[in-house]
Amino acid sequence: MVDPSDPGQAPEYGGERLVTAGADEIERAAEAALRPKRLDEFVGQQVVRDQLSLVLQAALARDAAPDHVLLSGPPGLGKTTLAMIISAELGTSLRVTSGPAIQHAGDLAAVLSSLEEGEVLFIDEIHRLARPAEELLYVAMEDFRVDVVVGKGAGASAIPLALPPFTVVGATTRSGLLPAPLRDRFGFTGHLDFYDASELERVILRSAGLLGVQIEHGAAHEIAGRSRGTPRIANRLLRRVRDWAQVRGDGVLDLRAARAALEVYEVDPIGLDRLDRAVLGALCRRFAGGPVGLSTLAMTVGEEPETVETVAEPYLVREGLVARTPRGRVATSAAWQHLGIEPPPGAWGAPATGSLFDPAPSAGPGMGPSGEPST
Ligand SMILES: Nc1ncnc2c1ncn2[C@@H]1O[C@H](COP(=O)(O)OP(=O)(O)OP(=O)(O)O)[C@@H](O)[C@H]1O
Repeated sequence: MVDPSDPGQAPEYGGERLVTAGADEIERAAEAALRPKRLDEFVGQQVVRDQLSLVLQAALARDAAPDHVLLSGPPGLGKTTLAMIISAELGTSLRVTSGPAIQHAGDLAAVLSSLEEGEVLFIDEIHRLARPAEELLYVAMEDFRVDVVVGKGAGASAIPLALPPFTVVGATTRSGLLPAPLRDRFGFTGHLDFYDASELERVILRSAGLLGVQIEHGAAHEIAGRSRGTPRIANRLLRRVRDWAQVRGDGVLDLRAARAALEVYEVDPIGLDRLDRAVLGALCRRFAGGPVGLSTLAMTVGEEPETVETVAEPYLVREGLVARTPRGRVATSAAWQHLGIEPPPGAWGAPATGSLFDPAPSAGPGMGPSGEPST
């Protein structure tokens, strides 16, 4: 099954997509300059930050490697950044690898056996490790040992190789896919959540400072509102607004520049892009709010069903604009409101009586508390 939150598995949509939470190598290079280097520069995620700070301070006080750390959460929220911060706070170096990069257990054995005392080994997308590598990792994490297999077949034997103490920091967008024995070997698990608008504003103001651009609060607020709760997207939109201000404005990032730039890049006030709006528009205008099947919807917008399902739908559902029902996709009242269209009577998101745009609607927006139609 394709994982919608996993950029490694999501299909490409039209090359670069400004509001995707994933990042390619070029993007990651641009991001490097904006990464917070220490825990106190890391914006938001107060709970994880506090807990992690305790883990690290205690380890430093004991002069020992801290427990292994698992960081979970959607792409672009700061897992890699935190791994780098952990090694910086511990004053050790960081070794980086990822689940997909380790094809064989031997690849992992080579990495593990070259670790120095106290080093941090960051394994991105740890849920994508091959099973034999995973099993090797259990032993290494628990007993600081790798069993190096020598020979083949019946004559093969395992020679245990002791490893110096080290800390694994695993990152995953899908902690549910991690086998329990692996999950249990992490002494600390931190789950990163989407950021609220004020946290994203702080991320944007901080990044603008690092980029050396002048930004007004109104612009930071506007960019934050369109960033889908994700610092990576916030930084990316900031860079596009900076371009606009440089080329078409006076270099200052004000509200006018932010709005004009994001209009050029077709990112609307709640962070929807062209594909999101095409899907929402088709659902409301062509299918009267649904229910409509995924393939029909995808065909209408000229995309593969997989692209609609993995690229557009997760955010539309998260924002409560689209709901998935057993009979197909439906537009909620929030979708009609966002598009500024009055739903036809009887449509899924239509109010039981009156208009969706009444200043003081007599009844609710036509949905019960569970999100089901109230009629
Ligand atoms: N809390 C934060 N404060 C400031 N900037 C942040 C924060 N979290 C993330 N960022 C910025 O967002 C960018 C993306 O973060 P990062 O690469 O750590 O995300 P990730 O969760 O590892 O993503 P992926 O799952 O795709 O690897 C970084 O360049 C960093 O500058």
